[in-house]
Amino acid sequence: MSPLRELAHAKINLYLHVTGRRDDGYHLLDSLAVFAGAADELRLEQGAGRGGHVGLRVEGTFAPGLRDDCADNLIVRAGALLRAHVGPDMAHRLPNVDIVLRKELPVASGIGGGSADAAAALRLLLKAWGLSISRADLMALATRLGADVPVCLDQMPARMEGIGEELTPAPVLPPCGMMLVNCGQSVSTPQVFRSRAPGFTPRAGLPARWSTLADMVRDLSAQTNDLQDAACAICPEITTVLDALHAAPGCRLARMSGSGATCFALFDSPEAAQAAAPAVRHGNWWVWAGDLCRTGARLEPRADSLPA
Ligand SMILES: C[C@](O)(CO)[C@H](O)COP(=O)(O)OP(=O)(O)OC[C@H]1O[C@@H](n2ccc(N)nc2=O)[C@H](O)[C@@H]1O
Ligand SMILES: Nc1ncnc2c1ncn2[C@@H]1O[C@H](COP(=O)(O)OP(=O)(O)OP(=O)(O)O)[C@@H](O)[C@H]1O
Repeated sequence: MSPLRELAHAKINLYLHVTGRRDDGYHLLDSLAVFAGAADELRLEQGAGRGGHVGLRVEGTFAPGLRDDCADNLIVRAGALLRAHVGPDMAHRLPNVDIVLRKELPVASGIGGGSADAAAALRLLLKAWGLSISRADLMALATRLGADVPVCLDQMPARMEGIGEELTPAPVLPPCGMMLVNCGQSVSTPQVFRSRAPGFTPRAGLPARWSTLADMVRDLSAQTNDLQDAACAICPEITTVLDALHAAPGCRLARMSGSGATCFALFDSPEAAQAAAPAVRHGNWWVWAGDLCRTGARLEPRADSLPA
């Protein structure tokens, strides 16, 4: 990727156990997050003047779900948080920038598109502004933007615990393919957490590596997405999507990601997933098939300096 572009890959929760609840209402999770090849793209353009302000223009398939220059957009919020972090003296020297978001991931759909965009904006702005901040500060900024943002910084497979911000490496994954299907209905994350059945699921036992997809599917089949039943009750079409994925030729496992409504299925290879996609396409469903994202990398603070 050029320094002025970042891909924001879809985050998929291969399983999601709700293990507890904090006093502030946030839920404690144990989840295995991986990233799919499907992605939004952020492109940075030079704005006019200084002050570290971030403008936003949205284009792409799902642009109609979002507004330009919206203060609530997680990209604009990421810029404001970074500006506040460096303080007013530094901020007034930072060039203003415009970010063009090509929105190709469905909005509010359980694959963390907004979170991935926020993390990509942080990566892009750190580069564009030549800023160096510690890994701990970066993680803290990311967590303030959302529970899913820390894992999206590196876009590497990771086990998420705490409310999502405690990250440890995932088991080594086998080759496989993935299909993603979204029925076109947004599902509210807080509503799904609120309406899930009471009770908690223990932390999963995971190996250090899965050599084959069959091994991974065997273990994942013993795990659950504890938000799936609640999301299906809110949006019954999720059940139809899951039925279609289970019936797809070559599907090894199908499950909902995050708080829904997007569901994923695992296949032997990206080609097998792509070959099965026509059998699943239906009406206005969004269907994506391909490989996992295998280009994520740990984001380390830069040693160099601040802009002149
Ligand atoms: C469901 C997941 O996608 C799994 O990866 C995430 O836990 C959700 O991450 P997110 O969308 O970044 O979540 P946030 O924007 O931080 O929180 C949205 C809302 O979801 C609920 N929430 C979120 C994360 C969490 N661990 N417990 C919660 O109860 C809270 O009601 C919160 O107000
Ligand atoms: N850049 C963005 N892209 C998508 N949604 C955004 C963005 N900025 C703010 N939002 C808002 O964030 C909310 C969640 O969007 P997102 O697409 O991240 O949901 P999600 O896929 O369900 O996330 P998660 O899997 O983390 O629960 C939406 O209500 C949306 O309006």
